[in-house]
Amino acid sequence: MTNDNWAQVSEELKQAVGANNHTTWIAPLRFEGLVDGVARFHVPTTFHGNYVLQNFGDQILTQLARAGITVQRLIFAQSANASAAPRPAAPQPAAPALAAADDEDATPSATLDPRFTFDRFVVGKPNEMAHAAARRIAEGGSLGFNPLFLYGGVGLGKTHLMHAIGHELKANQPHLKVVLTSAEQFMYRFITALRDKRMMDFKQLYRSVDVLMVDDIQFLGGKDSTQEEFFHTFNALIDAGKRIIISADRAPGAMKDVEERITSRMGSGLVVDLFPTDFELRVGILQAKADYYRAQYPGIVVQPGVFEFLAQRISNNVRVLEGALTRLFAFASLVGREISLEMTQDCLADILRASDRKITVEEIQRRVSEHYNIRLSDMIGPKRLRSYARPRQVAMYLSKKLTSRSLPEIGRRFGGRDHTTVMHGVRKIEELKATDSQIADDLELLRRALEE
Ligand SMILES: Nc1ncnc2c1ncn2[C@@H]1O[C@H](COP(=O)(O)OP(=O)(O)OP(=O)(O)O)[C@@H](O)[C@H]1O
Repeated sequence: MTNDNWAQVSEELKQAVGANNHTTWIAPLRFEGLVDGVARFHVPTTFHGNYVLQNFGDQILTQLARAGITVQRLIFAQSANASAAPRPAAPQPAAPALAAADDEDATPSATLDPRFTFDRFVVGKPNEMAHAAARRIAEGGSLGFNPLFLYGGVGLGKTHLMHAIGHELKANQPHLKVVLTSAEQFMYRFITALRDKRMMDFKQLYRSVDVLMVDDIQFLGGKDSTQEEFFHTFNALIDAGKRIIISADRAPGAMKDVEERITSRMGSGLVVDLFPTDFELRVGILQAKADYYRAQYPGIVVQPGVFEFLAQRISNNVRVLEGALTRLFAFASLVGREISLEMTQDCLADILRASDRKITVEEIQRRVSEHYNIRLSDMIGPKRLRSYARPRQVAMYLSKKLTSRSLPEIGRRFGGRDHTTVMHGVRKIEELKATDSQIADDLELLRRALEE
């Protein structure tokens, strides 16, 4: 890892830890070196070092792993001369290799994030299907599908589920060679292999795995030769009966600049959508994460109503929710007070302001009518022509998925229609989504535009 790598990782940590925490705790760290999996940082005070290790250690390790930098341990210490060479690290336990031990060196796999296990994944309606499919793969045995394609918006748990599969396989079937990589890392390794004329090694490496997991596959869009190579790897593994799990931020058919033969191959197994979280799931996630924080900050009390308040006000991505909780616990431990609603509002004012934007049924109707080029009055009005009815059903479907309105409430906003009409519309679009790629693309596009 170079200073530049660290600068980039540090920048990415900003989102995870929040701008204030970043300025106070992360920015003063000075990277000194990486030796034998131990990254060493100079810190202004010992307290600073302990605080960072305790509160942000996990996040720093995760972000480093995401950047493809394998670090097993972090040391934060004051050094007499901050630019001195890194000191040799104390002997470490074996690295948590994801693949079988005999090919540790060669395996191009990311380090598993210890936080991303099935135990710590909270299941609710929006993600139950994705969770069940991931569990099936992790259990091993024969599957009725291959590959598994997980997709959904930012921070909904795709990466978490992939790591959880990795943990489970590592524990129960350690002989399997499991590789978890981001599409970006795959491309990087492919280009390096081309440059170093080591393509045979590259091919052999990826084609010898038992389980291949590729995160954020949309990144391959427009990278033609990498796509080609991925396609061959993919086919070779599928033909050999090996398992593949892919994640993306959109459905296979909605992927931009990825060849159709590839997207149709990727969509030929089980395609599962992770829906935006609903209120219950957000409360569940907050409770689960808080249990974890309580172990780190014993004695901190969260007053009733705080989780519900946060789940109501922060409805976009789980990462933001986590960042909010991290900040609250850190603050409460510093000032030695209970986490009250008042403290939550003060301490998270910036996050709450940014999350205030809520998707409304009216906004969905407006966007959908623009998209299909029909008048808003026709979308809401009584006309039954297919050219109005289908966009209306799309808007009903999105209203159900992206807002917390009930079916009768949605019906009222669609010209006083009955809730059974809305239910029928939602079901119809659900069916079409699986069979009609145009509808799937439209939904994806609209969802992204609305969630921006
Ligand atoms: N259901 C859940 N239960 C517990 N934690 C969750 C859940 N969903 C998401 N998270 C947490 O939210 C954070 C973001 O999740 P993750 O990185 O898996 O998102 P993602 O879908 O891969 O998004 P991106 O494509 O932006 O990386 C992680 O810390 C993860 O643990």
